Formats: sequence, C-alpha cells, structure tokens
Amino acid sequence: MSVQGTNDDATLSKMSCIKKGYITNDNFVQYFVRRPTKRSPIINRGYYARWAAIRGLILQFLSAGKEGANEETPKKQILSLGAGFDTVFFQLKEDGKQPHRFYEIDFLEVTSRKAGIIGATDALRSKLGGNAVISKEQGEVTSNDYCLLPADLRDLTALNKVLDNAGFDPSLPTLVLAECVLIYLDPQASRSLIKWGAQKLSTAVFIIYEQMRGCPLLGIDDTPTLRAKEERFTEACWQRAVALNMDNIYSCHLDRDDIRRIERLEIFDEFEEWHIMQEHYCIAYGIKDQLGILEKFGFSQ
Ligand SMILES: C[S@@+](CC[C@H](N)C(=O)[O-])C[C@H]1O[C@@H](n2cnc3c(N)ncnc32)[C@H](O)[C@@H]1O
Repeated sequence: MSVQGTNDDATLSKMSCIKKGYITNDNFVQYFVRRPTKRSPIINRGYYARWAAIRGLILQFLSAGKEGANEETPKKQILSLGAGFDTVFFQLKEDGKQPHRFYEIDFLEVTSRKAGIIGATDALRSKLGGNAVISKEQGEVTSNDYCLLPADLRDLTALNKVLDNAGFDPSLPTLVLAECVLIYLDPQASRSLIKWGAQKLSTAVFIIYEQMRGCPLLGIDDTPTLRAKEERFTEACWQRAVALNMDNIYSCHLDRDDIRRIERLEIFDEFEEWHIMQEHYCIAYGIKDQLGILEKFGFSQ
C-alpha cells in the first residue's frame, strides 16, 4: 500500500465504526467512501478508542481559555497534518463548534481527490464558510472557515509557504494534529516538524497518534517508548509533554457511559489480543502556553 493509500484504509475503518454504531456523530465520512467494508470487532473498538480520545482532546482545546459561562473563548485554529479524508472539520461545523479556521495538509494526490469530493457534494461544500474557492487540479480549497492545502510535510519551506498564502496566523492558539502520520516520515523529518511547530507557534498543542513498536514503519525505532515520545517534544522546546498508551487511555480517560454503550455493540472475546494491540498505540502531545490558557488541557493526571 502506498503512503497515500493508508488514508483510504483509515476512512474505511471509520466508516465501519459508524455503520456498527460505535461513532454516532459523523454525518460526513459517507461521502468519502465508495464501498464500505466491515472490520472485525477488535479493529472497530480500537478505531473507536482512537476517535473518541482525539475528539475529546480537540473539544477540550476548543473550550480552553473560557473564564466564565458567558465568556467567549479566544479565537483558535486547528492544523491537521496528513489529514487524509478526515471529516472532523465538517462535523465541528455542523455542531457549531468549529474554530476560527481549520487547515488541512496532505500530498497533492490526496488533497486533489478530497477537493474533488468536496466540490461535488452539497453537504460538504455548504460547510466551507464565505469566499470558498475549490480547485481539484491544484488540490486546494480555501475559504473563511476551512483550507485544504497540498504540501509534503518533509519540506518545511513549502509548508510555510502554503500556510502563509492561506492566511495561517501563528499568533493564534493552535492545535496541530498528526494522526497516524509521523510514523510514515523518517525520524529526522518527524523531529524537524515537531521543532518547526515549537518555533512557529507560541500557544499550541501538538497531538500525535501513532504506533509504538511492532510494525515495520519508518519512524518506529526512533521513539520506541512513551518516555521517548515525550522527550521528542521537550527536546524540541515544547514546554511539557505527555504520552499514554491506548490501553491506559481506554481504561482511564474515555467516557465510561460511552464505553459501556460500545462494549454492548458486538460480541467480543479477544481480550488478550486487545490489550496487547492497544499497548502498541499511543497518543502523545506537547504543549506551549504563552497565553496561559492550556493549564488544564490534556488527560487528567
Ligand atoms: C494513515 S493516513 C491518516 C489520515 C488521517 N490523519 C486519519 O487519521 O484519518 C496518513 C496520511 O498522511 C499523509 N502523509 C504521509 N506522509 C506525508 C507527507 N510527507 N506529506 C504530506 N502528507 C503525508 C498520507 O497521504 C495519508 O493521507
């Protein structure tokens, strides 16, 4: 499978979770899937855990800095690196929770397909916000609320250029998301990207979801432990960093009522395999907080 092809695989897993009722609030993945495929219960549960954990962190970030019930939250932006066919922007917009602007980056091959689908689908196009311009050829969508831009994450000059042209504002509190992406880069390129984030942004969280070990991917040996994942941030001048494996996140940091609900959806008896698999995946994040709005951000201690 090509690196770009891993995106279709991720989209199919998400669709499988939606069809089985694990994910109940995503109305948009359907437009990116031609032929839905059923995944096994263990894959569905694993994908649900990943989705629920990341979504929880995104919602926390979006509400950070709100002092009182009637106060507005500060203007914020999200930058999704290697976004693939992720639909979180569209769902946030549908729920009235979108940030000031949402940026997505991927290879031209992927952004071009995504721009084509957005352009051809009313339900997606209508969510873009004002001044929308969609170009399938250039693999680009720009609008007041959402920008989809082609760039190779290994080329930071090109990344800066597309972001600057699209009005990315490094002074705004920013959530950078790299979900199942850095592992496809060589370790040096991942480290450069994490450092780039620390240098460019002053109030930000950089969230990574990735495997720890056990599969032959480019970046895997560079950070084989949770400690190494945290140090990759702190060595790049992020103020603090946290890395937890998905087994811990599933047991301690997801909504218990929702866990009870999803555990009733399918017969599940692969418990040993489940724990081993979940220990091989993690979420790590680094935080910089010049504005002092992210003190409470993250998984509770
Ligand atoms: C496994 S998919 C994950 C997609 C999405 N983040 C998700 O979680 O559903 C990995 C994505 O990273 C993108 N990607 C990998 N290396 C990249 C690079 N050097 N530059 C830009 N995008 C890259 C791929 O094209 C693909 O869309």
